[in-house]
Amino acid sequence: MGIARGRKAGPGVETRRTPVRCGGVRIRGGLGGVIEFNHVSKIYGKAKALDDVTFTVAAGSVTGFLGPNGAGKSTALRILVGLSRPSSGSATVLGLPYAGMACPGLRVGTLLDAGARHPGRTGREVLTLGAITLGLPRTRVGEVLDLVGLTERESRRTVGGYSLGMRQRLGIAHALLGTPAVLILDEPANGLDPQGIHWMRRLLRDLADSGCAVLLSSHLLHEVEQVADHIVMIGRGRVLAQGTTGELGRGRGLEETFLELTAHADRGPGSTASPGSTASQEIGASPETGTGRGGA
Ligand SMILES: Nc1ncnc2c1ncn2[C@@H]1O[C@H](COP(=O)(O)OP(=O)(O)OP(=O)(O)O)[C@@H](O)[C@H]1O
Repeated sequence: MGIARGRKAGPGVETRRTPVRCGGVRIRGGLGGVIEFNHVSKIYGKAKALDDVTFTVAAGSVTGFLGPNGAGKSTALRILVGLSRPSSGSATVLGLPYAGMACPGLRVGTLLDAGARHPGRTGREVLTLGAITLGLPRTRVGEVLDLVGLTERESRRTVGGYSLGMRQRLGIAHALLGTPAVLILDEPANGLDPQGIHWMRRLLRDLADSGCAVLLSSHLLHEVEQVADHIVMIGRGRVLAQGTTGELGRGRGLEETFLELTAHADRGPGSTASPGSTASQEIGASPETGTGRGGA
């Protein structure tokens, strides 16, 4: 398994493939997932951003995390990587709270905000700093640049001049520096052109096939449908449904299910299947280099 190297990959350019490796996964206790949300709630003032969210992500799978604007996806991912504390419940990665891991960036790759890089640094500098922080050899920088298809010339440009798609590739390169066993990505396909989306899909599939657990938050339902094994849909902070992509698509596509469930959620409790249920119960299954310290 592998992906194209050395330049932007797309259908016509995937000639040279290099193995995509995934870090070894060792899970400590828990519910059996590499990522585990266990009854997580988050309250801001009087508003509940997350309400009793429970789901797991298994090794060797891509899980699509879907929900409309304001559903709570970013809040959940921020809690998962220790940037925010849950009001109740717990979220763990590889059996531990992210903030409690010794060097999380080596085992957990994150991309939460591709625009968050210093605009005055070159892409290569960003990655070199990341590699040094993680205690990795500088040769790793060239390897991840190859993996994401950023050219040598592009890597020497300052990030302020990057397109959104290039920033996404840089963010993914950064996430992959430590050969992680877990990838947590918030809208990684934003700004990618069709070739970029195709490349991203292939990369995530290859990583999952090599054992990585991938949690992918996205609005691009069609793209998620093509790459994800499992889906978790949330609305108004609650899990509306979860199951395999086939179960939730029900032969008509994820979009229909998504629109139906989120419309019900908007109408409030009692108008739909009870939140948090599995697909089989509710919809008739046919089916950044982390340093890991918590915030507010
Ligand atoms: N720091 C904060 N203070 C107060 N409310 C917040 C804060 N962060 C998020 N929220 C609220 O929590 C809810 C969930 O927001 P969140 O950003 O997690 O949603 P999202 O699903 O990621 O949305 P989008 O798809 O638009 O990015 C929203 O109502 C939002 O206004």
